[in-house]
Amino acid sequence: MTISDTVLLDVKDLKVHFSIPGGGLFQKAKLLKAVDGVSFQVRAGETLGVVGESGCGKSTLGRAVLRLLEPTAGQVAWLGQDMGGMKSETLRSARADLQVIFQDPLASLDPRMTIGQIIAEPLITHKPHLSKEEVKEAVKAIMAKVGLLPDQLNRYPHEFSGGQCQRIGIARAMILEPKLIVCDEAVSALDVSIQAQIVNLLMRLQKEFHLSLIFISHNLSIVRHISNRIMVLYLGRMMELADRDQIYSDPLHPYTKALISAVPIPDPKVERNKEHIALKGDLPSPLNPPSGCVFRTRCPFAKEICATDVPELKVYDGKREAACHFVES
Ligand SMILES: Nc1ncnc2c1ncn2[C@@H]1O[C@H](COP(=O)(O)OP(=O)(O)OP(=O)(O)O)[C@@H](O)[C@H]1O
Repeated sequence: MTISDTVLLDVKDLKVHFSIPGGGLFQKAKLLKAVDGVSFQVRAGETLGVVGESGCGKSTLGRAVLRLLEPTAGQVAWLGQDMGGMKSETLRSARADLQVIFQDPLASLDPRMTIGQIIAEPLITHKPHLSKEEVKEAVKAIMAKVGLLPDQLNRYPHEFSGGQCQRIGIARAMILEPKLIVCDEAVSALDVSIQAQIVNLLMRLQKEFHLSLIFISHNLSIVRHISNRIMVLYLGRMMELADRDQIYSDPLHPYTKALISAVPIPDPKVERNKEHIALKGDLPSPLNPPSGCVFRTRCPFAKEICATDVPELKVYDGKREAACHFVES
């Protein structure tokens, strides 16, 4: 898959903070920093994997990029234009180019609509001038592309298996021929054998349509298979961002090292000899994150400075980034 130099998405210092009401009558509301100063770019044709434990802000990041959520601060630029300042017509066209696939395929499809209606909906909204016949032809064409039988378009979602429902979700996301799809745990709810089929389908569509993907997942094996670059999040902060192979063979950040060392390697000899880094303790509450480096309470290498100074995100080898006081340059 060729990745072009065109930057589709340029995210700068993105913050999404939620105000959580205090428990008692006199308790002040607390701020939950779900995403706290994250910057990255996505180029045309590339897949950016986003990993991290549950609650680290992966979905919130995806929703803010899609503008399903208003960011608290920072900028999301689409093809060089700040989406926050876009006029409604430009925003509409950017929205058509930016689609999403959710985790639970059946729950994300309206049970009262036929799959033909579900897939056609974005097309009818964005291209109201199309005739009924043109819409039907487009629906049938995309159904065939995602491995569904076009003559099943009058059936309802409950008549399909989980994997097929995810194909319906992909057809709906693809019907406008978008430039970028946010896949939010898109295969996590499926059986392992079906997961591989859906990932292969996404990779095939990516090649054919020169698509970009933001692939959010807690499954590091799948992320490894599909991604070009990988971002590692922890408590709303970016710990590391690097090419896929660097992340897996030579991670810089202790958190990335711990995540990678937890992924089993099929070869027992390699598995026995590899470095295992155990994470200490539990994930801290996002309402009360540790001072300094948010990862320090679980980091086997933490020193005094980690409690007082927030590590800056630094660039290494000209292109990979990590936020740790003790990465050697
Ligand atoms: N609407 C909201 N209001 C308040 N807090 C929220 C809201 N949405 C998310 N959060 C909190 O923000 C943090 C990040 O959540 P998010 O769902 O983005 O994480 P995640 O990495 O996608 O986790 P998971 O894999 O479990 O979905 C969590 O602590 C979550 O409880």
